[in-house]
Amino acid sequence: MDTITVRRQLHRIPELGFQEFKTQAFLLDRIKQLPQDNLMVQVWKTGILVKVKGTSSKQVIGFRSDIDGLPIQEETGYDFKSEHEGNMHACGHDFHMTIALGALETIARNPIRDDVVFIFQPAEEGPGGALPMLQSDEFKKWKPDIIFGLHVAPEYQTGVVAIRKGLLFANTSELFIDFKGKGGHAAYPHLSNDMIVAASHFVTQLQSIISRRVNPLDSAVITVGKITGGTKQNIIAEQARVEGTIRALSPETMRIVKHEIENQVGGIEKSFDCQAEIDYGANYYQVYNDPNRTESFLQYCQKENHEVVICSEAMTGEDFGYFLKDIPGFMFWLGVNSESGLHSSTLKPDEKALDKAIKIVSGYIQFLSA
Ligand SMILES: CC(=O)N[C@@H](CCC[C@H](N)C(=O)O)C(=O)O
Repeated sequence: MDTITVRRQLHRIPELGFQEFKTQAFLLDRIKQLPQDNLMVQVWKTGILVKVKGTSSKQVIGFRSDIDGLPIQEETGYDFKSEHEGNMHACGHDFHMTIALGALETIARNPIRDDVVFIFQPAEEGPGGALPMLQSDEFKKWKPDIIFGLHVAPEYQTGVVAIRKGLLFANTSELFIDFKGKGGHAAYPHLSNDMIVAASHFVTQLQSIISRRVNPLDSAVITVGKITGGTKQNIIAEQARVEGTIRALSPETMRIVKHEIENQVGGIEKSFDCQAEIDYGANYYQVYNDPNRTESFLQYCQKENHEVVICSEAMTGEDFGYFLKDIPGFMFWLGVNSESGLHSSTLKPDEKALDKAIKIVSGYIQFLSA
């Protein structure tokens, strides 16, 4: 397989969560080109499960790739840039899919003892495909005994594995708050309840939850990424919407932060005489690396001379955490050396990481099955 061509073809067609129709068709077409003797395929929504039957299986090994893109207008200047206006593979899922396809090809062409399931999961960026996929009959039928996955990391050198035992990624929750008040003429503020002012007060006081309600030895993040409201510069806004995300290192801290947000929103309702509705959108469970499985991966990396860095926890989220809650395994960062970070319109991961990662992933599957 020409990995760079595959990655570029996928890069051209980023699709949002549960709309990955072209991506699914592309992946199915590539899977069809592999030797079919030991392959079984199931489609689940816009995702795919591929099983490679082992010669005399003792365990089922799972490798997961996410497949969705982000609503970002690409600015990389690539001649293979996104053909889908306003969407971009800005979180490296084009890399993840290419690596999964490459490892699948290696295992399909070189039979091993154990069964291997390659999981192409939709909607990681939202609303979250991992949990419903995990609960599906299709997944249950081929449930792995061990599962692993990777995520590209712009800040590490190409091909470096960054990993830690235990907590790797945070608990996350989306946050959407709609404020509703009374609009009116800009010249008569005393006759209205201005939701631009209410939302602004809320956004500025929100950070005091992190500085005054979360134990300073613990960590949490609240980011507001979008505010909308009002209709015209000389009309007092009767509505405003605040959109953000919450990150916490434990489910308990997540509960505390949400409780405090609800208190503050209640206060805004009182002081601005308005109504507010909170919606927590998609919630992801923390990514917690099983210490024994991580140790076995570290031993494999050492044996094969793959460069490893033991990293700190990150406040990123991943719905892969739901798989790891149920099945022992791990996730690791794969260095792709890009000046621009994840979720940036100019993310340019180094394609040399692709073949290195295919070797790491297929090699570990072979190591587990030896
Ligand atoms: C690796 C990564 O960047 N993951 C995303 C996950 C999104 C979670 C959810 N949609 C949210 O915004 O809270 C991240 O933003 O960390």
